Amino acid sequence: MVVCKYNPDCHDQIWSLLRCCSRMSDALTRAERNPVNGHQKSHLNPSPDSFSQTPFADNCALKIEAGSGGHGCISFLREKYIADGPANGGDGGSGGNVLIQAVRGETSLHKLARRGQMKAGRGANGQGKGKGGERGTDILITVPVGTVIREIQRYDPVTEEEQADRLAKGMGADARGNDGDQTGSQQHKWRRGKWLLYPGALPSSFTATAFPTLPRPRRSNLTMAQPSAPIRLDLDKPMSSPLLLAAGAMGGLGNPHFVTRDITRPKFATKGDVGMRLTLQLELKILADVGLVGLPNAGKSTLLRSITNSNARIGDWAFTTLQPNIGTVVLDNNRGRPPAYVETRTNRSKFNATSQKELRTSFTVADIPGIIEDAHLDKGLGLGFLRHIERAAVMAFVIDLSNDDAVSTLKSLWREVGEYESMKEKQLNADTEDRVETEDGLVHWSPLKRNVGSISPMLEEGMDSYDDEQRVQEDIVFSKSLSRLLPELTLPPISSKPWCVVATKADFPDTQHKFSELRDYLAAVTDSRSPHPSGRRNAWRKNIRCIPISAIRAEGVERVKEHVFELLD
Ligand SMILES: Nc1nc2c(ncn2[C@@H]2O[C@H](COP(=O)(O)OP(=O)(O)OP(=O)(O)O)[C@@H](O)[C@H]2O)c(=O)[nH]1
Ligand SMILES: [Mg+2]
Repeated sequence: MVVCKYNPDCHDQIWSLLRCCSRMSDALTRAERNPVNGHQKSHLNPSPDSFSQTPFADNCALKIEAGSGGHGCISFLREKYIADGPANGGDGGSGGNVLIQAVRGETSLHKLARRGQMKAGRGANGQGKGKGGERGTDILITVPVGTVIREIQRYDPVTEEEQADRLAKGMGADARGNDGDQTGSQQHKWRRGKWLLYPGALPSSFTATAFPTLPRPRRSNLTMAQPSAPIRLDLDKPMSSPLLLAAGAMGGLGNPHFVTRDITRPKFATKGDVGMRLTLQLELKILADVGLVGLPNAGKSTLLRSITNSNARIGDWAFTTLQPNIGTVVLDNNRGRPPAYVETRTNRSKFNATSQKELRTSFTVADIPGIIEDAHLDKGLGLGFLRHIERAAVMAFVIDLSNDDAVSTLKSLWREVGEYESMKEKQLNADTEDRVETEDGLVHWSPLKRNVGSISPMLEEGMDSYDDEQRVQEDIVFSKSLSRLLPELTLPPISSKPWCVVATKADFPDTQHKFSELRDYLAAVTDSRSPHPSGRRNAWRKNIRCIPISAIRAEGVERVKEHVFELLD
């Protein structure tokens, strides 16, 4: 006999077990049979399976690899009457670059999360008749606006090689074999990853061939346009042009580069360099104008549906929303509206000054999963989703008036927001300490390590790896202002943002006194008679409004729009 775990009276029948054990199926059945609180099915009171949801990911790790360079070519001119012409092998093409751009159309990182890694094209090998190889294809990573990028790991073969060279020099030798004998006549060893021999070469050629000094590691000039290491980008605006993350590696040198008086017909060329590899952490912080914060089941998604065209899922159980939903409130049928305070001013000059501001035609609202008490201790879905409203200009606390104590609900929500803010501050302090350690203005010298924290390492330390001619060219072409170091975004504390309270489910009986309590409490906070619920000193407390609504009947929601519009200005 099957006995139901949740309902001991429920025996025997398997269908009964299913119905009793699944809270969701219960809610589904209830919603299907009885209209909620007597409300008929509508856009604002849909059945729980009537919603649209797109795949979403707000966090992912991504491995990127710049294209490797093509190999140099070993070739000799051969024409009628010229059987053994001079060397004419072309250089290998450089590898493709990896670029990134924040664009408006993207809303999620799920595609990148699924791919996991992206690799730019390899440069083509050089060819005979002095033909250089084709460049590798670039790849462009498009991310949503609001993506924060942090570097986790970096493998830069050129830097590694330079370090190995320095180490060898420090030990009295040169990894390239240049130990003071500048005649070039000394035989150096074959290096598998570096030298390329003529296709028909016999095994003995590998040991018998006299290789010259290996050319110094080269970097593409484009590396000057890369952000400094370690990468930390905050792409909070749509970008008109892509930003270079990793420049493609240089191609190998063709055999004409190795012609000397002694070696007139070099039967070797160099291989292309291996592309740089980066592991990045991408985090999406949705940039909505207004963030809805509330307990599960408070009616946030219903409110979103009532003021926007969103099709967010609504259900009579906690945690219906498991990922953020964004909706756009269109103002005055897209005609646009001047900032609210313009209308209240009579001063003509001020009116003219402000009316030149762009008209606001819409604003966006973010509905996030519900936050329960002690969410900072990872209860419920935790506090992670608060990052999506961290940058919202206005916060709207959604309080369910059918619940017992509206004031204590508001206080507990603020407590969780405060905990999140403290966590952020601690992280910011730790990050700043890390940065200060590497950027204390002192020159950190190490025989094994280059200073990777500087804006353009090649301009400062690694220049010795360039010959004079290259140095002059780079000084002319690139300046430090071109090294795209994006500033850290400094956010105001969440408690200093304008906020309001939206009291939902006001259509329930006996909610009037709860609303009055809430309104009196907010009046006391505004007048500084009560402490701010966040407990912070400089918190925002200007005319904090509480707006009663019935989202399910779309009553009072216009006032929410109007008030938020005023707060946004
Ligand atoms: N009577 C009434 N019911 C409402 C109102 N707003 C929402 N509801 C109901 O409350 C339940 C929860 O609504 P949701 O919008 O899913 O709540 P939520 O805050 O998004 O919940 P989570 O996504 O779980 O955090 C649904 O059954 C709604 O129909 C309202 O103004 N009046
Ligand atoms: Mg919801």
